[in-house]
Amino acid sequence: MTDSSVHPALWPAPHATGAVDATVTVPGSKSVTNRALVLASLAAEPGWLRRPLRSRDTLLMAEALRSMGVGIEEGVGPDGSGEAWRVIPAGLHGPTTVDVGNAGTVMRFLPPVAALADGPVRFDGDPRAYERPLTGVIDALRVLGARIDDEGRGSLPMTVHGGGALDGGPVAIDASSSSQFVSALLLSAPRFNQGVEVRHTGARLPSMPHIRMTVDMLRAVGAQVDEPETGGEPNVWRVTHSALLGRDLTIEPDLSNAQPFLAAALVTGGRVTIPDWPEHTTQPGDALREIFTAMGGSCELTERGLTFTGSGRIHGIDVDLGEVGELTPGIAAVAALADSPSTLSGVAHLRLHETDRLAALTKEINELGGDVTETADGLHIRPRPLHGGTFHTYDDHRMATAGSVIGLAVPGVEIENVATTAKTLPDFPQMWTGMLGA
Ligand SMILES: O=C(O)C1=C[C@@H](OP(=O)(O)O)[C@@H](O)[C@H](O)C1
Ligand SMILES: C=C(OP(=O)(O)O)C(=O)O
Repeated sequence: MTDSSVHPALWPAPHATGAVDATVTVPGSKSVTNRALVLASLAAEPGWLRRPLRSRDTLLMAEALRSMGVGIEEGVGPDGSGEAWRVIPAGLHGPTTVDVGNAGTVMRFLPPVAALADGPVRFDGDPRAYERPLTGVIDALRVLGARIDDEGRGSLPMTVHGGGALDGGPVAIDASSSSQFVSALLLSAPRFNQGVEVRHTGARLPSMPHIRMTVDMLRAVGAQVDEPETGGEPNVWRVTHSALLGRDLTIEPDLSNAQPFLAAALVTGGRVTIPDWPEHTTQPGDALREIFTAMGGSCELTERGLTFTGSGRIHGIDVDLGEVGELTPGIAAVAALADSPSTLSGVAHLRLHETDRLAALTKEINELGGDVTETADGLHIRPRPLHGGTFHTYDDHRMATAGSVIGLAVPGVEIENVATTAKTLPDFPQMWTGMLGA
């Protein structure tokens, strides 16, 4: 958590005067879009991404790949419908500088790509990006044959001196601070001369659905992957060297960005439908169907999408969020408005996300009159009547949306720097007021 007083802009979070009843179309998934951009850039032929997310994190990814030589063009999909990106792979090269912003996917997924480029690729980003863990990727790439100059920091800024190819092979890493270390190595591995064998050796690995997403998307472009969940050795992933196909992929809506809208149904006792909710998905946001149902709502998945209905009552929950850590801020916001206490666990690694999310949620909810305490690996939340005030966001998109959920139920909440939602959902303020006006 850093001092956020440099962002004076305050957005009065709309207070709901009744039950919401809205259909909200949510833009594409950040995690799917940024994986798809990397895989399409490494493919042996051009491909299409339809309905990609256009937000700070994905535009930074696209710009970085372009600067290494990949063609990413605006266009309509092959069937003439929908907005799309056409990705034309090319020989990757430096010299260039990649701005990672504060995107975990960019700072972790691109160094392995840069190791395959011909020439130096410098990585820089927001001040917070310097504090986020990267050693798992840096140390692993060195073992796999890359030359990286990080001036001994083990973090950004750094330069990957790409040699045009990478040996690859076996490597052991501790990915307990971020699943993105594993995803990063697997995504580029088909292009390593010997593929890769990644062995996770540390404490619990978080965000397993995101690793499943990586494996599924690799397989969908023709890669051969052995992994624990389909009979492989526990904590070991193997990817074989192979060419990748260029595909025509439609990006699913971002289910984690659907969270505040579903929460609005729960908090106001209303109803929200999210069109195009996938029947099967690796996105962690799918867990909201179960979690928010346990907290007092009900949901129905039909051909219209997912309809979530609040009952007018919100219950506390005792839940391990280790698999779905990015849902924590939104769940904490709802829990602060519940009729019983909640314990959220399994998310110690959130201290190294966009901000220290455990400290930030504790401080901001408590400053509105709440009673939240940090535990070793999560939060204990005892609901109390809340009052208005400033909700600081620490350049964290999910803090801004969490504060907005509280604002629905508590008059006078002002969100500092709501524009920080542009990291993954640039239209959030308009979507939010649109939902309430619907
Ligand atoms: O691979 C991904 O797309 C992500 C993995 C998770 O990271 P961590 O495992 O670091 O929590 C998640 O929190 C992040 O929002 C997106
Ligand atoms: C942790 C998150 O992002 P990042 O991809 O930057 O890690 C998030 O979006 O909640």
